[in-house]
Amino acid sequence: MEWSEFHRNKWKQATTFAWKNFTNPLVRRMFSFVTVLGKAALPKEKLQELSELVQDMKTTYSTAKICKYDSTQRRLPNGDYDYYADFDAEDNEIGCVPTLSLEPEVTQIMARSRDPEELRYVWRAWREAAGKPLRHKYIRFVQLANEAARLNGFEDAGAYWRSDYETDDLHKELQELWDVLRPLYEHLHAYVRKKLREKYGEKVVPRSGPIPAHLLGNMWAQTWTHTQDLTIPYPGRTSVDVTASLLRQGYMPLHMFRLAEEFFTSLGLDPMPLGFWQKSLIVKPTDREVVCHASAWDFCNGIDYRIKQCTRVTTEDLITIHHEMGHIQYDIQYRNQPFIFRDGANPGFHEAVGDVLALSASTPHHLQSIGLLENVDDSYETDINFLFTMALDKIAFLPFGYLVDLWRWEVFSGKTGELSLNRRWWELRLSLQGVSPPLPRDEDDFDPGAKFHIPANVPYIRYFISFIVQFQFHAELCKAAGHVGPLHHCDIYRSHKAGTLLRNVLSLGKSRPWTEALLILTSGKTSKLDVKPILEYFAPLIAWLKSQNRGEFVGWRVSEAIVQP
Ligand SMILES: C[C@H](NC(=O)O)C(=O)O
Ligand SMILES: [Zn+2]
Repeated sequence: MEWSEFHRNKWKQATTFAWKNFTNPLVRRMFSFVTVLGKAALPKEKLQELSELVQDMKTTYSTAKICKYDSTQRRLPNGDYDYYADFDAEDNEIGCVPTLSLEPEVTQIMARSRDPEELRYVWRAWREAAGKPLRHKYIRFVQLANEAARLNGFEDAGAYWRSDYETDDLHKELQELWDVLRPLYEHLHAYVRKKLREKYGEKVVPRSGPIPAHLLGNMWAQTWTHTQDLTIPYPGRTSVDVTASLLRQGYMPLHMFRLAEEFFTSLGLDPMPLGFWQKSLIVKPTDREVVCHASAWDFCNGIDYRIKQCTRVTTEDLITIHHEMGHIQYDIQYRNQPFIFRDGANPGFHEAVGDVLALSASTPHHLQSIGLLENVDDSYETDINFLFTMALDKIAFLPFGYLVDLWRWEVFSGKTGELSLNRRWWELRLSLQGVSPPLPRDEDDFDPGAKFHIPANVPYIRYFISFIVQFQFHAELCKAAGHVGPLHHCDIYRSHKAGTLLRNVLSLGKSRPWTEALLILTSGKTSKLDVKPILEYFAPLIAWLKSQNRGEFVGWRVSEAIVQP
């Protein structure tokens, strides 16, 4: 019998019980999950079509390639690069052979190039190859995803996804959190814009307008860590970019994985099982195409867990390894729960675990203690440099982490129709993130499709929630570890007290609402998402940015965008 048939029969049995009147809260909770069938509620041929659509979109995305930038290519009379001349009527690049994949080649160009023309070419070519071809498939996908959601009693796929958070108005709660965090983001944005303007000039980077998205070191402008050579507050002082050290010391991906594992076991948490080391894929294979976006896999038998990552020897990938290993640790901690409860308390918790440990592992003193950083001084400048680097990741990300599913929820609800998919994407990117496209966009484009989670149909609000809740975890684990002093100096390494508290939360899986898990984490203090810990962590940087931004326009005028989308 096919899995969906088996699933459907179990579901039918479960729905025959008046489970909502059950007195046992755990059994009632189990039934509330088992009676949601998900996409298997679709008729067989539609389920088949939906699965094939997602597979096709993932394949297009993960095999997309672009051509090398060639500055001698066609130029307009004014000398500007004529990037329209390079694509034929079907928007395929002409006169070249696409050979560059997103990982590692294109990602590296976006991180390292300081040529706005090359960055603009690569930014566009990636969207021609990976986003645009998905537009019509995505429209059909939305119809089927909504049909499946309605068969499960939800008004649309967005409502189905939000139900994971077991709260009446998730959107409203998140908007309130963003309203408090937005000023911090605007100050970071203003400072980074000033430094980029000093580098590229006012013709390229506007004084009080949005930042052109191709200059921020990342294909989606979602993390700005690769601008730090241009933006670091005190150049020459300690910086936590340890890529050079990793390479100099001969680190290979396996050593980086062992380093991350050792942090988990130092807390008294579990090592990776033997099979993990035998079956994980940690470097990009040369004999076949794989989906290189890093991922963690639980094979639901209590022993088989794997990570798939096209690992490079960089600081960024060392952090990603901690992130992915956090998923595996969570999987291991709840493996004794009934099957239906083997999941994160909410998806944001699952994304937070690894990042919480990375908050300790990234501190200058921790990096020094494992020999990746030398002569760390305790100066104010080093402190600000460290906090700034962390903000380029954690604060820069917030509006992007919020807007991806704001866009998707509106598409699922029909508030954004088929004819305004790209326009609405750029409205959100401009209003929330303060970034603008490096060239005009229209409804032939499908820029959301150029971000993995859209073709792969992976919800994204979980990362916005993770970037808030991980600081709540960090604050409580630091307290358990007996840390005194500023929160951003805390390193829980080797604290079994912190490890035990973390285990107590993770081992619950989804057996209790995440609000109850938060009460356990905070020893009864709060059951809600709380931005106080992230604001406490970055407090010294906030003060510094405000002083640096005196005289600077904080925020952005959309009308001043160099290119109106
Ligand atoms: C933040 C998110 N992380 C992940 O997918 O693991 C991303 O990469 O866009
Ligand atoms: Zn993740």
